[in-house]
Amino acid sequence: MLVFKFGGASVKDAEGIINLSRVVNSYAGNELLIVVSAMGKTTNALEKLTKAYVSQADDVHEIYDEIKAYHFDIVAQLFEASHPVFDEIQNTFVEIDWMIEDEPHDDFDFIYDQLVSIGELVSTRIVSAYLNHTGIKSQWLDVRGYIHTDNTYREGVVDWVKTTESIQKDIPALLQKGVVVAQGFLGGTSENFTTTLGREGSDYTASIFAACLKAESVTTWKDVPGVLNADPKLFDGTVKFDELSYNEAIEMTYYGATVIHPKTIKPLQNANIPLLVKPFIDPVAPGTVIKEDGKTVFEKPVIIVKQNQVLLSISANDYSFITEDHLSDIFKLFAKNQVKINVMQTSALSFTTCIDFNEERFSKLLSSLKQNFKVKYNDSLTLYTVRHYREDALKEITAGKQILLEQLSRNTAQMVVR
Ligand SMILES: Nc1ncnc2c1ncn2[C@@H]1O[C@H](COP(=O)(O)OP(=O)(O)O)[C@@H](O)[C@H]1O
Ligand SMILES: N[C@@H](CC(=O)OP(=O)(O)O)C(=O)O
Repeated sequence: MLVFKFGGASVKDAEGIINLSRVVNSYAGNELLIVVSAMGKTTNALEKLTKAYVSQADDVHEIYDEIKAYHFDIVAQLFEASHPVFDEIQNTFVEIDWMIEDEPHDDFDFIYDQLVSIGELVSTRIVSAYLNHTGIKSQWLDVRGYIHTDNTYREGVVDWVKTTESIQKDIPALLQKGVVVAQGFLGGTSENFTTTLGREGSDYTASIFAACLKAESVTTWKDVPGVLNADPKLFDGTVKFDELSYNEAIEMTYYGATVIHPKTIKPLQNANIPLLVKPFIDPVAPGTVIKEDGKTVFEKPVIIVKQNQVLLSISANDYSFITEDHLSDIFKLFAKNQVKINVMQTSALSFTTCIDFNEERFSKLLSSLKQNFKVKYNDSLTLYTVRHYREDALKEITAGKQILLEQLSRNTAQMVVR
């Protein structure tokens, strides 16, 4: 069986959904499970809605109406007005109506997951209905009953034993009946609340299904020809890799290459399932194959850019040396506040680290650090990670920029710049 993943960009409009059905149709005869993300930038819009609702801002209904109008406009282009999908979408949105009528709950991350998940619940309803409409038998799956997580909202931790059991129990029979359409990014807790797996987590969903079902391969359909040496939105003259090893792909995603979610590769590597990254506008193009023995000649270095970075410098209140005890306390606070360290460096008197800026987590981290340490920070910075680097490439990337922190190892250079 095959697993396909269609991201937001591939289903951003009616044309995208028509294209998806063409791609799926060209694989007729295969057992197929497709994982679909929220359409276009819907997750960003739902994030905005969540923030507006929690802060009880005036524009809550305005934001919500825009989200609904965007979806209904696409549905109207795909189906005649009497089609039952209109009611299905309306009923899915009703969950938001109920939530935003009430006073916000204290736990932001919990509210976030209950609201933001509607993006995938709606997109999969539309895709599944459209496949059926065009004669491709499909069934809509509520993934929350299959991908079981703990209750770490916004970063659900998958219970692999329970998930494998549920998926293996029901999905093989469903695959016999037609294409299974599942939401990416979502999970469910044992109390039946919705969780999300971390932003851009639909790739990970595809890899969970593939690992549990021992799929032949996973294909993730993108708006790029495959994995390139850098983001083509930021760099000219990028080159595509025909093959990559799992390890190289893990390194790239670990450092922040957004083309694949970082958690995606490991389950596939463990089960030896290849990951194909292919362009949805040209389904027969070879794309990139990520597999154990993927071979690559790095004619150009791999460049990964992370924006919106914060460089924190942490020192002891009494100007004493930064000891292992201090470091242990500092790491515990990072772990507790779910803040990932992108780069770190220690000197006699301070520990310096570069992290992603996430408003809520950063302010919690800062206040907990400040109880025992002195903290200084710079924000709005950019982190460049360059793998298989050459000196000339580093000079070119940092030309005209102020380097605040630099770290070079044999294969990887990292620079935090302003
Ligand atoms: N090394 C890279 N190779 C290809 N695309 C990259 C790379 N790094 C970043 N990207 C970006 O990833 C985007 C595709 O991933 P993403 O937006 O997550 O797709 P989707 O949401 O449709 O699954 C591309 O449009 C490109 O801008
Ligand atoms: N919709 C979610 C999950 C996801 O993976 O989306 P995409 O496949 O469009 O990156 C997000 O935007 O985070």
